[in-house]
Amino acid sequence: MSDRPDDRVVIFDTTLRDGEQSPGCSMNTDEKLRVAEALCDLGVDVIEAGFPIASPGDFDAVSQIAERFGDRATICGLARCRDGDIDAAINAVAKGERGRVHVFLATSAIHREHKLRMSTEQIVERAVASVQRAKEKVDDVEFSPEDAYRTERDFLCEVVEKAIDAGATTVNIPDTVGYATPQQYFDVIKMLKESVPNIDRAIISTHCHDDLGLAAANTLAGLEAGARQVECTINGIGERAGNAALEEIVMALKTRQDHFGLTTGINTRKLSPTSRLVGSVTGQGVPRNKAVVGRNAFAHASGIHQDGMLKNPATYEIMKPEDVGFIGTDLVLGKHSGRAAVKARLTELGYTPNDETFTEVFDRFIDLADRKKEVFDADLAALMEAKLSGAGLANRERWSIKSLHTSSGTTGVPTATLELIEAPAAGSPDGDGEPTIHRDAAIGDGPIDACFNALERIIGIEARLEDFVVKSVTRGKDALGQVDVRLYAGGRDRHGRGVSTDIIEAGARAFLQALNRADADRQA
Ligand SMILES: CC(=O)SCCNC(=O)CCNC(=O)[C@H](O)C(C)(C)COP(=O)(O)OP(=O)(O)OC[C@H]1O[C@@H](n2cnc3c(N)ncnc32)[C@H](O)[C@@H]1OP(=O)(O)O
Ligand SMILES: CC(C)C(=O)C(=O)O
Ligand SMILES: [Mg+2]
Repeated sequence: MSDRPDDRVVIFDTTLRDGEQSPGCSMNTDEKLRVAEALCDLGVDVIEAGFPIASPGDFDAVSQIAERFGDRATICGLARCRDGDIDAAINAVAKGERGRVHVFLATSAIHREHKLRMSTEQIVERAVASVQRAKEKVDDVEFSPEDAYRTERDFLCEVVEKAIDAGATTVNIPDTVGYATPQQYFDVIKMLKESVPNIDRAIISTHCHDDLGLAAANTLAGLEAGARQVECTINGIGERAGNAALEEIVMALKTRQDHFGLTTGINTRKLSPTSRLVGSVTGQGVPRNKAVVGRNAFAHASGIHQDGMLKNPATYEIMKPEDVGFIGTDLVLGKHSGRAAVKARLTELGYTPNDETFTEVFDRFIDLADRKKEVFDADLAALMEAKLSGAGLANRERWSIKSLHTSSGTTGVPTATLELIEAPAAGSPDGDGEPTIHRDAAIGDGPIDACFNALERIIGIEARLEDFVVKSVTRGKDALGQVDVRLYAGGRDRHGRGVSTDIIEAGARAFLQALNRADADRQA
């Protein structure tokens, strides 16, 4: 037994073995070496680096990892209860300072009868002989009764006891098919602790699969029952639905220290970088909603949550993003955002809009958010800039768009139909009166030209277009387009800017802003 304090949990990472068994996740030696280095930096205690008998490549990977990182973590190789497997695992981990051989043999009735075709006596005999064979060359031997959870309790106790007698210093209790519930997994670990006479000579380990989404919960229940090693993988990758996710277990123990009273040697700030590395090496990425390390784990999109977060992050976050390696909280702007978040982001971007400007920009933001999945900083800045570029106007812009409809195509004449709102002119007798709605339609060389013609006709100002520049503010199909126009109207050059996900609308807004300028001069 080790002299590890009783509250210290051994983190056994099997990303490179069980994780690699996940369809589409196999890794070559270079990739395994990169992940192994990251796991060492993360502070895991044991790295199960592969299954050396499976292929010369896997043998080589385990061997190189043992050689390079065997002084920073225990390097483990998996073996069936076959001499060839055990010898390959012994040889693969031999170059490391701390090597472990992990021997497994299924014990449940269904595996015994249908897969192995062995009796209980044969299973015990083979398990004992295999542990002994590994123990002759390696001090650190782990034994797993595969499908332990579905094994008859008496038989499980017998196998565990005999494996410990044969020299196993860690006994792993896999819920190979993710069948247990947390209470049931707790009970089986507790039962082993209470019933196996020599159990104090070994560390009990958990190995939970996620078929019912219970892997993390079962692992934590196992720890509460007295297990002190957890087998887990980065991002929870592994056979079928995967294994217990390392980041979830570690952060549950850290965040709920008050409840578990257990510690690990993990540098939690490395969790997110390690997760991204594994996501990239396996080509699986990191699911956006993945607990602890997904992009959404510290992102808030709804107005009420964003408002709460701005007032006190503890309202909606139980962990600090920095503690798992994120830069900070992300208040995602979109159609569920409220004024508090939009105003805070504008302030961060360096804008201090007055109430009237903010109200107009917020209305445009909501309109944009309805058309676009996410409103980025550049989008918001463009809305603000478009508003500010009209700031030279004496008052609120007199003319604004109520509705715009265009039709164009390879046949027919491009047409624009517009409804404009005319605000009562400032200082006029009916300055506080009702706005007037004007409607008109025009044709043109294209839909934008048709819009310009309709605008000129409604406002009653002739303009000559000198320059028209369109650019994308952000990337993606739903990116905001920004149009800048320069036109000659009312005896001088006027500039206008418009932004929208629709460049025809952006063009009309830009043209209208320039015409508003000419109109303001005309009014003056
Ligand atoms: C629950 C787990 O995660 S177990 C680990 C799963 N991981 C892997 O399988 C790693 C990749 N596997 C491989 O590369 C190959 O399957 C190998 C090299 C291990 C074996 O390949 P093969 O010799 O062609 O055997 P195959 O895979 O077809 O069948 C497995 C054999 O191992 C036997 N076996 C399964 N588990 C064990 C065990 N723990 N101890 C001894 N024998 C076992 C099976 O009964 C079967 O034997 P049989 O051929 O006599 O019927
Ligand atoms: C090899 C064993 C430990 C395993 O992966 C399982 O039973 O799930
Ligand atoms: Mg497994």
